[in-house]
Amino acid sequence: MALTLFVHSASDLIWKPSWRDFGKSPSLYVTVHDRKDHVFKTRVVKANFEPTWNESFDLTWPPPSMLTFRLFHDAPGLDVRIAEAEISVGALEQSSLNEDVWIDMKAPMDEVLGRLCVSLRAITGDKAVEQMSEQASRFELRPPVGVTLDPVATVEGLSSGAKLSDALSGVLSALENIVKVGDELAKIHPYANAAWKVLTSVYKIVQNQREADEKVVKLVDAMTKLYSFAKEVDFVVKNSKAVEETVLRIIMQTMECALLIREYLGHGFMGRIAQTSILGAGQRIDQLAAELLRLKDEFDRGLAVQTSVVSAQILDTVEKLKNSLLLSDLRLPTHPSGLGPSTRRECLPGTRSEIIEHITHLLTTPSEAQIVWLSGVAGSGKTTIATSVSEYFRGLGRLGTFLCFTRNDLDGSDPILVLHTIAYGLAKAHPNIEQAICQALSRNLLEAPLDKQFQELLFRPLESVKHHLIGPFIIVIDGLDESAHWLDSLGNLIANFFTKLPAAFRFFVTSRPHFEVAKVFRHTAAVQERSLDITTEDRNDISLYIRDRLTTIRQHHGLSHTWPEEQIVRQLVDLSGNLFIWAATALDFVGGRNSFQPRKRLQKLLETPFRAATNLAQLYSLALQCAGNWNDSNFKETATAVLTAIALAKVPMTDSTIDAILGLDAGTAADVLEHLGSVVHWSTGQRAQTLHASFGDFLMGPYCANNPWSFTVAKAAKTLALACFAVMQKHLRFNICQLPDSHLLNSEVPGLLETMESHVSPVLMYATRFWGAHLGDFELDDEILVFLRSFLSDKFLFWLEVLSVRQEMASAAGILRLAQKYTLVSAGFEART
Ligand SMILES: Nc1ncnc2c1ncn2[C@@H]1O[C@H](COP(=O)(O)OP(=O)(O)OP(=O)(O)O)[C@@H](O)[C@H]1O
Repeated sequence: MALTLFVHSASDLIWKPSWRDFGKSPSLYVTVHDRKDHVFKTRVVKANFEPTWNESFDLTWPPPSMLTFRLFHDAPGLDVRIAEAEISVGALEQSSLNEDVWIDMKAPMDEVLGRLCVSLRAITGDKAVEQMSEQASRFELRPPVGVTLDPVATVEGLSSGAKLSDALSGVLSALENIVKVGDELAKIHPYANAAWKVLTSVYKIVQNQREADEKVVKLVDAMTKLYSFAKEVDFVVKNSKAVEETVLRIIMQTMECALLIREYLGHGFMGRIAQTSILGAGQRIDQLAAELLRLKDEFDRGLAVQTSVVSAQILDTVEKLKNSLLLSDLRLPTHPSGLGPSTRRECLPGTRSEIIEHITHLLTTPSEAQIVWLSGVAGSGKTTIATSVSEYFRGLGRLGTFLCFTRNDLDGSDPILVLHTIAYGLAKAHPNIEQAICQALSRNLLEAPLDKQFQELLFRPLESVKHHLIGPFIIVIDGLDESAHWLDSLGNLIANFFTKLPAAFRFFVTSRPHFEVAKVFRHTAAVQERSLDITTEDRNDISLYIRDRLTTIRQHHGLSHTWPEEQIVRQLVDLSGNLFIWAATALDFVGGRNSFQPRKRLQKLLETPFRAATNLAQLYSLALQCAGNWNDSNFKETATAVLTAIALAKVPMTDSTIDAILGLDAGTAADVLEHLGSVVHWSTGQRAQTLHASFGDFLMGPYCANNPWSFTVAKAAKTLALACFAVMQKHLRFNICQLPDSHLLNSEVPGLLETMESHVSPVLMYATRFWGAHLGDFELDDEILVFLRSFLSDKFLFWLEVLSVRQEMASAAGILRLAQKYTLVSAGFEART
């Protein structure tokens, strides 16, 4: 915004008799002075006591702080100054922008001799820009702060009172600017305001007192130079705390200077005294001037650093933003709570040192074998080792990504997701990789087939940067066997595609010695296998682990340091047979969250006639038996239902969700879960999940005399399936007969189906599988028949198909097609919607 000043007219003039010597009637004109003494002069209006000029001129930019109006009588051969008025532009701007203002014109003795009508108009848009830049170039203003500094006014060779007052007005104008942005600069504002007031008084004194000491001139000159930052002060200060501090000190110093000048000029607290009598005034002024110049230097340097940091940061931020937008297109796993890598624990310090060292050595040593595969039976400790290996490489900044597969979260092992997660992790691991992958992402590849995506998203980008990287970068994949139906394509992706990547990218894969995995990995030159053989591994690790857990239990329960005896510790080590999950479950049973009597529990454990070491099924049975009174039919029914819900839920559920799904009274599931601490991980209000996958295996394992629980659970699964089906219909408010409600179809159904699928579908699948497989073993009693009939009803088939082909039928049309197929709606239905 630029400003134009209008001088309109004068009135109420007192025409003194002495002036008549210069003419009978006045010939009047007005001069307007800004801080640079750029004078604007109106034309002369003759013989008129109420002259009207209506003339305007553009103020210099940046606008001056004060304007002086002088009324002259144009006498022959002589111009007589009649009266003068002064007003600050800020005051004019605030109180009367675009409005006429009357100001009193006074004689030197403060006598009012008339009134002058002026106004200030704002110019905006192109004209303002033009005017400002024209004036800026006229006064050699540099570009705005943020790039370089912009001096408000550099007054060269200050030598006279007039110029001194100009210089002071420059400082004032700058201070005014700071005062104006006061709200933004809450800390600075009060000081700036005070300094401005003192300086205003100094300015007035200087105006009246024409001659000025050279020292004051020098000081004011230093102040003027210093205030070059003030126009953009809010920008500068808002962007840096350090600069804010400097500005604050500058302002305090200004106050100091203003006070001194005022004193020096004889208008301070000391009253009218000789300048020379101010003790050491000259020296003090020199000091202040030097300090001001130092502050200016500090400010400039601070700003220079700040400016370059800001620009570098802005560039960096823009780049990062761009990249993170591109990377956000990647499909990453949304781990259901409790299933992500962050929930995994590392090995107890001191355990597994040899194997971790061996694996990290293999992964950091260049070799043909790009993949290290660790195989081992369930619960032997693979995930824990994988977590430690990941953390080791994360610490070195060399972890590409850590993928954990679990059978409860099959989506997480979708090969596309795996590919994307690796691309994302590697991009985050190194800026060059990020750049290369983001370039690929800008080519819109994400709908392309898997092999093409591998080629474009990983292979090419990594190839393109391989010479700029010092390897290795490690990708850890835990639980490959848990990827179920993705196993084939994932195995193929890892063994045949990932091995084509540059040698710096190494893979650490763990799995049970699953046949499908072995088929792909064994006999592949790119794979080095290391198996965790619990029968031959040395027992130090498990012994250390058992002792550590026992110490914790002892401390927690305040037991004697002799508990348990060494021989019992050894017995536990033997019983564990090197199987960590056995040791972990046994010690949870003895001293976990729900055990109040570790001594008794330990005794019970040791009394159990384990048929073989590592017999997990027996251990799980023991843990369940001790969880409550199974002879109480109420407890038995609810506990089985709750266990089944936990074992089968795709997404871990809270106790209240379990209550809702099973139609139990609020708090029932929590009561049961309180007793299942050694096999289920749960705390009030949290999601419940089996402590280890092997407990799920146990519950859903083949029915046999050794494991009566699996039959109990299967029976409960059947009930659960029916309960879920009912809940599904009730909660989803989805009555097939109401399909015409297209709003419901379009907006609610896809989301609801998702909820339903995540909680219910595994239950249905399991119940179907189990009862299908055991049909021959059981009499088709009424209950089972009812159950099967419900499974075979059109509605059920519809739901089953809806669940299994959810991807394809995300649209209302898809559901309709299915509904028609099962004759749940008539063929003409589609036309009606
Ligand atoms: N070195 C160790 N230090 C501390 N705890 C361990 C260690 N190894 C295993 N555990 C504990 O033993 C249990 C089983 O370990 P883990 O889950 O790593 O086995 P796994 O071989 O991955 O089993 P699965 O094949 O079923 O996934 C976990 O509770 C884990 O916390």
